[in-house]
Amino acid sequence: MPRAALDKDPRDVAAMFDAVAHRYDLTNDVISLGQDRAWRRATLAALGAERGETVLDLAAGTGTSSEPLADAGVHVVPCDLSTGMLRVGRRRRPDLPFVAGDALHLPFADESFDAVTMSFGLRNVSDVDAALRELLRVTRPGGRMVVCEFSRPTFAPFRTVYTNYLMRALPPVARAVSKEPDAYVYLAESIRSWPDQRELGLLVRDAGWDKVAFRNLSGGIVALHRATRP
Ligand SMILES: C[S@@+](CC[C@H](N)C(=O)[O-])C[C@H]1O[C@@H](n2cnc3c(N)ncnc32)[C@H](O)[C@@H]1O
Repeated sequence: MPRAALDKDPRDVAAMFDAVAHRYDLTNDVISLGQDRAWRRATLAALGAERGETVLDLAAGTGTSSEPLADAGVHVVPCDLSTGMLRVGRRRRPDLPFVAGDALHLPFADESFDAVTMSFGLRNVSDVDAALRELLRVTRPGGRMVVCEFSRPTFAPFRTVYTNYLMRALPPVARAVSKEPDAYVYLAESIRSWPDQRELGLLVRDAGWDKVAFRNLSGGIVALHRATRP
């Protein structure tokens, strides 16, 4: 089974998501214990998108992160690198305009979107700064960005348990519900090597975004970073 390494070569990342696409949503629900739905609601609220606005959902996968926006009357454009994820998405939500594209070279003109968002995608790109700058380029001045990503639990004893949960429980659970358990070993490794809330906030600011702020969800298992294009 293809699995990406921590250099996050886009071909390996795409092949890994192609392989898990058909069971991606089910596995997600199981390993997040259903928390993912609350994270999606919080992302929608943080983005503050209004009916009729145009929003890019980058690394949209099967479109699960795009659905709350579409259902709120927002014109959402789901974009992803993996043809397998896009195929499942188009079948699930034929009403959504799925676009194939790489976060590092977005197939959109400058200032095309009122807001941009990325859920559980930024951690998978090989050049985080370049992706944040591409997101900035396609956002109109004054437009917003929300990044939803795994982060660092704030309560130290819980952080220890969580790290052990990730290291020990995730691969066996994934083996039970997924035919592609190596993808979930990558998930655990990529979360452990990801910057914490403050560090990611600095990366967002250094890429040119303004008014950068973050908020923790589920005690910091996930964080939402919000920013505005100057
Ligand atoms: C964990 S899934 C998240 C999917 C969806 N946003 C969600 O919340 O369920 C990560 C997605 O990032 C996509 N991805 C990884 N690297 C990418 C890149 N360079 N450009 C665009 N999409 C990418 C993968 O193909 C995959 O569909």
